[in-house]
Amino acid sequence: MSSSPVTVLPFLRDGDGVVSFEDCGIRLDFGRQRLTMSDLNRLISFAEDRKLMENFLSMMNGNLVNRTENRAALHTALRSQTANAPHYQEINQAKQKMFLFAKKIRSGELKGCKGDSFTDIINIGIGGSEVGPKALYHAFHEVNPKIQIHFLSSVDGIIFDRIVGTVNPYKTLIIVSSKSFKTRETLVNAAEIDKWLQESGIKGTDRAKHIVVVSANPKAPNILNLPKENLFPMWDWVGGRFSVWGSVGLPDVIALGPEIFSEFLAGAYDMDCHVANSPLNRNFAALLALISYWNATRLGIMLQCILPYDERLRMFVSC
Ligand SMILES: O=P(O)(O)OC[C@H]1O[C@](O)(CO)[C@@H](O)[C@@H]1O
Repeated sequence: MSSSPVTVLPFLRDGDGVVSFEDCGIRLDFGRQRLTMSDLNRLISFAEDRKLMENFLSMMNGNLVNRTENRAALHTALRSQTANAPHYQEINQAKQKMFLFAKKIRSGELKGCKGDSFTDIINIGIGGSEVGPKALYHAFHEVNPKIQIHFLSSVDGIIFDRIVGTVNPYKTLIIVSSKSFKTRETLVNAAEIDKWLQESGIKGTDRAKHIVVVSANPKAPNILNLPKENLFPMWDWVGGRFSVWGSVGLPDVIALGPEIFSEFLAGAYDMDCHVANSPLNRNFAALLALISYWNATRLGIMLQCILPYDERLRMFVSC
């Protein structure tokens, strides 16, 4: 099929058939896409031939779908609400540890080394170890949050100066988040922040009250000279960009509270169930993926514009 100028193609809604539907409290309207119902049906047959749903379910079951790294891609297990999900026990254990820690910080039971309650968190991390928790915080934080999160990823020193210039080290918790614990920017920033803490008098065992690590690397606490209890685990079977659903979400669990984080997980689980159980012609993820494929390969439209309708979703586009 040759590509035609976009303006002469019909809208899907100009023909017969369903072009919008609702599920999970969301309405998808794809009627303004430039294709016909018979094009859409051919796309759906194409997806069936390629076993799209079988492959999606295989991913959810923990099979090795990331062939380049020979790994599973199990972010769906992090938000699953059933005990049948792969790795349920270790995921649940990590979540309980995170929730308990957050509750103790929020209630003031866990304090800094001089007896202060925590008012600030500095999240040190980059890429997937920053973008998810930042988007979530931006979407949900109150006008005057009791605990504020500051995100430190770049190493040019400007953001570092701005953050440490406004927080009190005795009331600040540092979360160093890195799946590999080998990322240069993160390790440089962690060393600089540690220096700042030590210059403020937070030394020796007091450091362990102010720094925790999130990592898939079991050596992470040791690398920063912290006790192993200060590690919140993640796993190599979750991609960095999707790690906010697990321990990378720790700053949000503390600042927003476990209840909001639990709702965030439950909402994602609802959507996972929708995608796993809906036929392709009523399936949000499959339809959006197929239409995007059509636009790129048949219409030559290589760009996709995502316009969040609410300022709180602004960061969603960077995820
Ligand atoms: O969490 P890490 O291992 O520090 O990696 C940070 C980011 O760097 C990358 O490896 C490359 O940008 C991302 O995949 C990842 O999210």
